[in-house]
Amino acid sequence: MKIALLGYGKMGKTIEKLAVEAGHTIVYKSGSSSQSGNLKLANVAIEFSTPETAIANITQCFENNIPVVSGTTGWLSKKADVEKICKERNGSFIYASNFSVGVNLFFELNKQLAKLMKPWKEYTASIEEIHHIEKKDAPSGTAITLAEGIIENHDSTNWSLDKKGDGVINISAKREPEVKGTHTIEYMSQIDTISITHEAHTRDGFAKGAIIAAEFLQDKKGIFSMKEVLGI
Ligand SMILES: NC(=O)C1=CN([C@@H]2O[C@H](COP(=O)(O)OP(=O)(O)OC[C@H]3O[C@@H](n4cnc5c(N)ncnc54)[C@H](OP(=O)(O)O)[C@@H]3O)[C@@H](O)[C@H]2O)C=CC1
Ligand SMILES: O=C(O)C1=N[C@H](C(=O)O)C[C@H](O)C1
Repeated sequence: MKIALLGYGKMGKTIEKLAVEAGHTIVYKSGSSSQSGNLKLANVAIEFSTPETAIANITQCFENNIPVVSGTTGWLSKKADVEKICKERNGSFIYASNFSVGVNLFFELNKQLAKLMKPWKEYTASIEEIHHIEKKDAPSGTAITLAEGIIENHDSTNWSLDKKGDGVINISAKREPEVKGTHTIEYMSQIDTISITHEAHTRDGFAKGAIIAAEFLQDKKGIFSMKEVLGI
């Protein structure tokens, strides 16, 4: 594949390394104030930038008829607008709050656990996410997807950042040096606690998943999910 990298920070650089090792070519890279290469040569774009710049980057790909895989978090209140533009332009788009295979399996485990816990009202669900101190958004996109997975399958009706309340899933967001991404779901009663955790050891899982998504998307039209990419 000829890949355009929109956003060339920690994720852009990790994707470049793994994509080149897998035999792909990077034909374009962009950061906040610099670009190199030619976007129009790309047959797929991978976008990991910032909450403020993601929409413009994704739209630029639709305008150039380039399928786009986006992993940027923190802009999701505008996702429906972006999907509308994608449909109007007959474009190709995959967004995932987390591209790693392990987290996508964890998303399914979370939904199963929520179904199992639904009748047991003495347990309160909560989520903790821990990330590196450079992270701009809180809670993480992954924590929001996990909360949505619980809400679909449990009595909880909403989530909230650092606020406890009946039927509300409390998400706590911690920032610590060098942590790549750790997510814990906890069901606590007065008697005991049940918890499941996913801990990313490196960014390679996110990057590999984004490359798999790009391979899937490059010759398709429409809007897809990581669940469809992985067949889970
Ligand atoms: N979905 C997933 O699996 C994952 C998602 N993420 C998300 O991806 C995003 C990026 O993460 P990460 O790489 O760690 O962050 P970094 O801060 O390391 O990188 C962000 C990059 O975006 C660049 N940028 C800023 N403005 C623009 C612009 N207008 N066009 C293109 N690039 C721009 C910055 O450029 P400059 O260096 O010039 O300032 C920077 O290099 C975050 O939202 C994060 O939450 C992260 C990991 C996994
Ligand atoms: O910013 C990060 O680093 C990460 N962001 C994503 C998120 O917000 O969920 C995915 C992963 O946890 C790493």
